[in-house]
Amino acid sequence: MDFYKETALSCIKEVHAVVEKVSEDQLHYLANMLTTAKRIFISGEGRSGLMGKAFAMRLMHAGYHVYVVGETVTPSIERGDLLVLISGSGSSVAAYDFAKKTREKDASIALVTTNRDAEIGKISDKLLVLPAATKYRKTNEPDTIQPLGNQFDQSVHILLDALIVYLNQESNEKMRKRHTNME
Ligand SMILES: O=C([C@H](O)CO)[C@H](O)[C@H](O)COP(=O)(O)O
Repeated sequence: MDFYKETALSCIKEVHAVVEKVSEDQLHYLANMLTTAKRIFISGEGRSGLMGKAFAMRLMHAGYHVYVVGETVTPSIERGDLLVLISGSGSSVAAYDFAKKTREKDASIALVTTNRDAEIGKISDKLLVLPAATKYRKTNEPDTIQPLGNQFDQSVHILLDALIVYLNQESNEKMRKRHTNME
């Protein structure tokens, strides 16, 4: 088989290994938080943020009231809202600050991370823990052929897409109509 295809299939196997180990209870809990939140705020730095934006877009298509933290049109977070923080390491400084602010405002926090001992986790309502490699290559992280946090990013993307399949009640047509008509 070609080298590139072989490599892609190895990446898929790496994601499979992570997804297999994720707690179904944690996924259910996060799904419940998403459906009961007044509004959903999504945040993450770098590639974690890109995975978050992809998730936010599908939530919007599915009819959820969702914002991406840091966008100019994103309002202040309030009681009843949910902040979904995506951080592979669980140690991004901005993520901690956003979590603290969210706590002060009495809104809920769900942290998606590899690090169950993260400081942010201690002030979060719920964690979704993915046993994936991050850019830090900690001793408890799995081996990966990929650079930095790719394995985490890809696993987050697939798991959040799977949540959309579960949470979405809309037809493809209705979702497509919500999709931007300015492209
Ligand atoms: O962009 C990223 C980097 O390329 C590692 O894959 C990370 O997503 C970014 O550095 C944020 O880190 P985490 O908060 O640990 O996800």
